[in-house]
Amino acid sequence: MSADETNAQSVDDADADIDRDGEQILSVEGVGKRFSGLQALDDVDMTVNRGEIIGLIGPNGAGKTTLFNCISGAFPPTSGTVRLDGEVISGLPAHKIARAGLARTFQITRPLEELTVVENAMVGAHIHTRRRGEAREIAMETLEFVGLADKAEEEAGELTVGAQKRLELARAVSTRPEILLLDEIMAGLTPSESNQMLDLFRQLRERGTSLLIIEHDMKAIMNISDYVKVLDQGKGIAFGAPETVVEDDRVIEAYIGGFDVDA
Ligand SMILES: Nc1ncnc2c1ncn2[C@@H]1O[C@H](COP(=O)(O)OP(=O)(O)OP(=O)(O)O)[C@@H](O)[C@H]1O
Repeated sequence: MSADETNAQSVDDADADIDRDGEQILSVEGVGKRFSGLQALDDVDMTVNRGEIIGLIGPNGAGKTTLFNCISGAFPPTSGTVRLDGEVISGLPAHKIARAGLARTFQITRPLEELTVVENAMVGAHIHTRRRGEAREIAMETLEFVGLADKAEEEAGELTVGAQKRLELARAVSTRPEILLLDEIMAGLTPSESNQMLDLFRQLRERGTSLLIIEHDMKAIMNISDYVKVLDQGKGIAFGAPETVVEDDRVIEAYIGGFDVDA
């Protein structure tokens, strides 16, 4: 067996010698995505178990957001399968995947600026109910949770960056997901806002929600994640506990110079 084959096996989560708790909620099996000439994802495997917080990291252009897009139904993978709670979801439209229990946030927050904060959160809640009163109730609960209840009637476009990020989280949480995919939701936050966000992640996990998090803030991701999956140039190159992954030669090489988790 070549060194490459050995590495490929060691990064497959299913083969990784790790005793993980909980049943599988999300499974990504051999997922590939091709954009005309570019293989953005190549045979990626990964799993998330119920109640886990998994960090998804990798250098710029590694394919992290593309993987989120394939999982959440923004577009279908070119190859491979994604399962949610055992059911195949790859190829389904985004709204069906959301209704099945998977929510995501976007790297660039996009609140409906002309709507109020609570109306934005209601967009998420409407996935389960057509009744305005019920949707409003779910939305208000979520705004309480993220600390935006006092801004419920303000226009979403007037919020600070930190508050917009919390509204983005609230919109996703209002769908009452089993698993939540967070795409750089901490970018642009102050250190104290980041800590508040990490606290919300922990509370979500306590409620039983699983989290898959893309984040460039290494200190935060290493602090919050049970396990970390590393992508580089569209391929999975490592999976393991944060302290193991930061010492993995292939990961250090991908990041050239390694991590600054103390920054
Ligand atoms: N819709 C698209 N059409 C064509 N190419 C795309 C598309 N989306 C992503 N790509 C390309 O796929 C590759 C992976 O991009 P992706 O955004 O998934 O990386 P990333 O790991 O999320 O990067 P970053 O950390 O910079 O956000 C890049 O080369 C990107 O240019």
